[in-house]
Amino acid sequence: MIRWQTAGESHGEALVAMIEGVPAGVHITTDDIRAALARRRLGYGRGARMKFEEDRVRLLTGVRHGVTLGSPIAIEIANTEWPKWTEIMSADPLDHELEDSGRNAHLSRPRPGHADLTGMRKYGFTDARPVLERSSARETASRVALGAVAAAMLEQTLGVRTVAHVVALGGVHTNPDLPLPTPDDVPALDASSVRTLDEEGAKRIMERIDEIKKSGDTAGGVVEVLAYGVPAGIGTHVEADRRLDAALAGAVMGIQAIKGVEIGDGFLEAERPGSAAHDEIVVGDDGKITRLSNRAGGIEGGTSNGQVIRVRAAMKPIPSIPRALRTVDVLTGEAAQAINQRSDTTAVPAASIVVEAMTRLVLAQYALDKFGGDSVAEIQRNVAGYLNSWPEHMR
Ligand SMILES: Cc1cc2nc3c(=O)[nH]c(=O)nc-3n(C[C@H](O)[C@H](O)[C@H](O)COP(=O)(O)O)c2cc1C
Ligand SMILES: C=C(O[C@@H]1CC(C(=O)O)=C[C@@H](OP(=O)(O)O)[C@H]1O)C(=O)O
Repeated sequence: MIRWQTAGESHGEALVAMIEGVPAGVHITTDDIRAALARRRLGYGRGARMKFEEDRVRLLTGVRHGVTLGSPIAIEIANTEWPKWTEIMSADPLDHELEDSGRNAHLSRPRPGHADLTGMRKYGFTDARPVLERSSARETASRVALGAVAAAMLEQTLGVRTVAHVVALGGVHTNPDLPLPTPDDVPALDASSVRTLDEEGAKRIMERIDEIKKSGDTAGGVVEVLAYGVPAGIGTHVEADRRLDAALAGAVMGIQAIKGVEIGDGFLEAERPGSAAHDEIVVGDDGKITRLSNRAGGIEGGTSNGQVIRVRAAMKPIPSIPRALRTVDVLTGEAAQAINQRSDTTAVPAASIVVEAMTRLVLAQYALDKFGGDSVAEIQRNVAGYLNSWPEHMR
């Protein structure tokens, strides 16, 4: 059973991530994790913070000479901006008399759409600082670090590889008729791209981001993650909380600002007649079972069916909006404008990397549940034994 947990504040000294249950023998280095983190920081439309802040990674436990030991893995992601934040972060969060000026300003004007007001009410603060420090998507760096470990395990045990891409941003869609991207052909995410195979679509999206930024606004969008090489049989129909689709949806919905998750054609399926909604089972040229389509996104009955797994997620627009929305100052009870500080115009490309990380983690967790094993070699034997147990035409 693989479990994970993260800790840390957005402007704190460091984020900490732990993962337990990863088998022995997985090759993973600090550089692999660093590369995954670098991808998450990028994408057209990200804000100023991404330019000057650095993620300093340390693999603290569970790995020796670049190979996992089977013991818990702890990762530290230190924040290079910490020295600038020590003063603010040392302020007493329950001190309601905090000076409403300078760098210790009381953040009492909650942003609609962020966790500010719900968190202030729930935890008894009149300052949004102690809430936003943890609700901030800075935390997703921890999950991407853990996702890099899961990716290494998936590739080295099962040959599973994933890819994430942007399919819509700010209401502009990429061309749906293009073939699905594979892990080898999607361009790397950099600061001047949105990560899609559709060059024309990417251009239109970037123009849209410029427009939105110029008008002091922010944007959401839709991302998709594809997992290749997942064998049939991961997850199960027998109990709701062991369904692979339910686990993926829960993990992806748990990402900051994600408001919808689809598996395969998702909501589109609801509009189709049954005869055009499912993936017919036929005998292929090689005499083996195959499908004529993949509308189900690789999961039927809560279980992987051997096709490419497709997970889509809708991200709402960033709630820190330069053209600030109306709110109420919780110190005075009077109408006000929401906290308006620097922010991303959009973080949809970055979110695709986070959705990919969560997909990797869930797939690793459920694959281990299916195949068992404490080492890479043992899992490989178990996988081979399972696949070879099927009649030839079902493989
Ligand atoms: C990668 C990423 C970057 C984000 N950047 C910002 C940002 O710069 N400013 C902001 O207000 N929200 C940002 N968000 C969104 C907030 O974290 C999110 O809206 C907030 O946590 C509330 O979302 P919830 O209602 O889903 O909990 C970002 C989200 C992600 C996934
Ligand atoms: C730091 C990251 O994202 C942050 C997520 C975030 C939010 O409210 O979610 C708000 C912004 O931080 P700040 O308010 O300090 O400018 C983003 O930069 C990151 O992704 O590493």
